[in-house]
Amino acid sequence: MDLIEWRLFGVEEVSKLVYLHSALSESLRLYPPVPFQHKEPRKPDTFPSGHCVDPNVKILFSLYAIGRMKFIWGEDCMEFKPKRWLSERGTIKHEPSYKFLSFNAGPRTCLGKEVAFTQLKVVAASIIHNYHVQVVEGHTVAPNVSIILYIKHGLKVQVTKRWS
Ligand code: HEM
Repeated sequence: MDLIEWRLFGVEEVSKLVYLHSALSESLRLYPPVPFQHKEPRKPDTFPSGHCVDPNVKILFSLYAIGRMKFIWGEDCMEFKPKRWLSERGTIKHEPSYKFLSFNAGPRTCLGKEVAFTQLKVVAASIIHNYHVQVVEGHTVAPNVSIILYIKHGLKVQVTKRWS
């Protein structure tokens, strides 16, 4: 029989997990679950770039690409670096929503962003605290490009209990 019970983290507890929040933000930057979107202007308009658009035009933009652009995220844009989300004081550095676009920005921004972060932290903290998770060697981890970004061949892992 297990001496230590399986531990589920609470909402209050996970709000203090600054590094986990940074790691999740970094994952969502590199792998936005909604990888691209499309919008249409209601009336003719001109972009800052000089491109003219009218209501017949469908504008496609890639959140996946925006999360990996050098001029937005710097030379190390392709690296997984949770520390980019931490301030010098060790608190979360909040990036403007027009820079970190994984939840979109403006009037149609995701209404569930805070709920999503809380759920992700509760699940991740509970799994990481209770189990050691190791990706199976040789397993190819590749994104599948579709309306929702998911892992092409799944994520094959070996799970072992941390405590017994
Ligand atoms: C990691 C998780 C999530 C991601 C990456 C995400 C991303 C997004 C994105 C990109 C949009 C904009 C869609 C568009 O402009 O067409 C959106 C909209 C929305 N999301 Fe989320 N979402 C997440 C979780 C959630 C959760 C948990 C909820 C509810 C509790 C939620 C509720 C909504 C709603 C209601 C909208 C529509 C807002 C509107 O059109 O005014 N989302 N989400």
